[in-house]
Amino acid sequence: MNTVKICGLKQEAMIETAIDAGADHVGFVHFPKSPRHLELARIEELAHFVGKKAFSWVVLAKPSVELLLKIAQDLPSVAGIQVHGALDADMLAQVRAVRHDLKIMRAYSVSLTGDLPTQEEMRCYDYVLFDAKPKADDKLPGGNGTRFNWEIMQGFRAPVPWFLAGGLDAENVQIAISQSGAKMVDVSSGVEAQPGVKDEKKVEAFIKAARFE
Ligand SMILES: O=C(O)c1ccccc1NCC(=O)[C@H](O)[C@H](O)COP(=O)(O)O
Repeated sequence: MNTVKICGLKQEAMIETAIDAGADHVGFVHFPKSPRHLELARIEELAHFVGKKAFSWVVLAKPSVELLLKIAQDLPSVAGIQVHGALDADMLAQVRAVRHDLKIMRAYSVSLTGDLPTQEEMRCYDYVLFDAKPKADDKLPGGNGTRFNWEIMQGFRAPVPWFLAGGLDAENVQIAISQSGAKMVDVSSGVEAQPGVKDEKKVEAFIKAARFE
């Protein structure tokens, strides 16, 4: 069964819909310019609500070390941090020293094979995720509903689990899986009625389509 992550959730009812439909991972965005932004206290509340039923991620862009450490210290229900943008080894070591079990997922923006990281680089993280490069007028570093050429992932091997993301929806996710070879997929925009507002039927349809093998 493929693994599914639903990103940008904001309310308990929609989290329940996603988990009941089979979502394995859920993501909560902390990025003030995003229509999916949540304060950290609310993210802890939602991650606590999720409990062991799914894997809860906080999604950040270019975070400071202070923000990473605050999450590691104050959000015990969160299982991982997904970071869009570079992270240096020292930052990672500081976070892991505070909470060794907190998983770190690095999100890469890609369009060509040459954008894919080396095996050595990926080994620094617990998970990696591949999303499309934002367009010049996009206001967000991720979650823009833009897809990339999934064929660049053909034959790709990673030393850690990897998610395919970017512009996925219930209609295209099976094609994306077969063209990329992904076993783990992530969606946000493709299950929304409008930016920041998830649609129950789209969430259920996506999970059903993505899990089908
Ligand atoms: O969703 C946001 O608003 C966001 C803001 C800042 C950094 C990352 C953000 N989202 C990442 C994701 O939602 C997903 O991991 C993924 O890239 C899905 O994107 P899409 O299905 O194309 O919306």
